[in-house]
Amino acid sequence: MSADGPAQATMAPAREVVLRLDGVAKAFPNGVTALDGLDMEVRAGEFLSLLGPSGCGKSTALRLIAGLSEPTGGRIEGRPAGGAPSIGFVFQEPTLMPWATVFGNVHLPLRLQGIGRRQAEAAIMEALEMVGLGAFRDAYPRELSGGMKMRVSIARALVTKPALLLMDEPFAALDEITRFKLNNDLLAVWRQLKCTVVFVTHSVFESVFLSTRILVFRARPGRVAAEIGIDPALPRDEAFRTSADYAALCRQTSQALAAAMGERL
Ligand SMILES: Nc1ncnc2c1ncn2[C@@H]1O[C@H](COP(=O)(O)OP(=O)(O)OP(=O)(O)O)[C@@H](O)[C@H]1O
Repeated sequence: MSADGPAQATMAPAREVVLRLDGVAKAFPNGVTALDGLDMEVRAGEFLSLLGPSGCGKSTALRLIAGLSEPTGGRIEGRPAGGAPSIGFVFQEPTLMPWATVFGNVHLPLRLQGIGRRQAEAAIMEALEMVGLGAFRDAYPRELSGGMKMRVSIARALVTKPALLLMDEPFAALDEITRFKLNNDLLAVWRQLKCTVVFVTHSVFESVFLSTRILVFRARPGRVAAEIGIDPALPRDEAFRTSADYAALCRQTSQALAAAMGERL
């Protein structure tokens, strides 16, 4: 920590912009304007979190980035053509096929590209090893814990080696211990694959632990209210979770979130 303040001020070095949202709006047919005037960039190799209260449009923004939905205003530049396989998407629920094994579930994105089991095996096993489930290839989802199911869901998103990994509150339903473990393992995967991650969460603590940059959203209409850079050089280990740097960054982020919600802390 520097003498004149916590690690908060350290901004990540400039990285190439891979995706840009410019004045993006999304109004639904029922009259709800989820987003309006959303300006944001995604930079190569960063771990970017979208943080905000429930209903502020984080998931809507992620679906627009994924190409699962189209904006009703503004422009999005840099969306990978054709969506999958260059994008991996992890939803809040693991959404596994109950009738298929772990291997079969992770095979799915490659099967949709016409790649058979034998040809896909090395990639599937590599993805399973990355999330620590190599030994569970023949298990069925009903035999797995909640954390293991989410690991399978992450392996399925990684099996195509996407340049961009989009995650919509993937750990929200898990207990805290499992969540911490998956946070650690996700960072290891991110470092190994050197991919770009956009991660939706409403947890200040999770966003500070994981991210190199946080965009704080405000609601009605959803847009970016604040940006917080986190020094990528900070060690993201258990010691970091209890460090003064982490506490200071969490306080700064909480204050930005409260301000975005029109409250004072
Ligand atoms: N398909 C839809 N049709 C109509 N309204 C929608 C639709 N999807 C989202 N909304 C509305 O848009 C707003 C933003 O929703 P969104 O799910 O993007 O927020 P969020 O920040 O991700 O919230 P949460 O953290 O609760 O998931 C909400 O008011 C929601 O009800």
